Amino acid sequence: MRAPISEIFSSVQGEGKYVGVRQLFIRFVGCNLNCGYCDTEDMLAADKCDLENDAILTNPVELTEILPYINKCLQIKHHSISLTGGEPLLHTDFINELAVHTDCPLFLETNGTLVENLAKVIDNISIISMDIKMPDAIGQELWQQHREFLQLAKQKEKDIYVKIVIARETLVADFNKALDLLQNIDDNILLILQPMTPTGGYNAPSPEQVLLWQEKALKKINNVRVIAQTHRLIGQR
Ligand SMILES: C[S@@+](CC[C@H](N)C(=O)[O-])C[C@H]1O[C@@H](n2cnc3c(N)ncnc32)[C@H](O)[C@@H]1O
Ligand SMILES: Nc1nc2[nH]cc(C(=O)O)c2c(=O)[nH]1
Ligand code: SF4
Ligand SMILES: [Mg+2]
Repeated sequence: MRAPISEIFSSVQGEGKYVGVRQLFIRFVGCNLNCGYCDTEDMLAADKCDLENDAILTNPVELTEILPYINKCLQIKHHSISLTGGEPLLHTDFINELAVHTDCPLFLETNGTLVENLAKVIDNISIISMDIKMPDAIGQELWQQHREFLQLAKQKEKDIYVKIVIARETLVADFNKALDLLQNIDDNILLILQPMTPTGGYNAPSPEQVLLWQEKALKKINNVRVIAQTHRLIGQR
């Protein structure tokens, strides 16, 4: 079973509900979206897989090539394996095969758009971190895909939380649409407001915007936290 992977590394989860836990990150190559602010856009087409100090493999890598490295890393107690990218749900067969070869819980970091692919792997996924994408950052509206994605995760009673990356440029009308979407699904879902790390012409939200938008969100969603990308602050990948 093969898949294109740009890097595998052990680090501290820097975002969202599980910030601070130790995770083994598997970053898949390729994405079905093109977020203007993507901080991994340089790895979306990587032809090599970086196993930190152990090896540089050529993509697509065979699962059996990387299992020894994964198992070596997991000799240190890890909370979970973070499947990220790129968009990990483009590689469902590989994810299901990986699940056969590890007892470590699988954590899905996803753009929340590929609901048919989620259905193929969801029984092997323990935790879902799902982005709701703001249309100005991706040039399209994905509300229906996000709605179906959330509905499937709720139906399967998965541990799921939602992240919205907010920039100075994010439109309040889009933010309100995201809040309405979430409120109609579950007003108790955990919503993370993730301030944009400036890149690609996008700016961090102003301090006032962060507080005002959290207050706005708290009028519709009961659990709203503001958490920046903390791994950058501690020099972690
Ligand atoms: C690189 S993406 C990969 C997983 C999946 N494709 C997604 O977008 O959720 C992982 C997380 O990083 C966030 N992210 C990417 N670039 C960012 C930036 N410049 N500032 C803040 N968060 C960013 C995404 O919004 C997403 O929550
Ligand atoms: N430390 C660390 N935490 C993360 N949380 C989500 C990440 C991602 O790129 O998916 C990420 C990442 O790239 N590094
Ligand atoms: S969906 Fe995720 S990986 Fe794809 S472009 Fe957006 S932030 Fe980057
Ligand atoms: Mg990252």
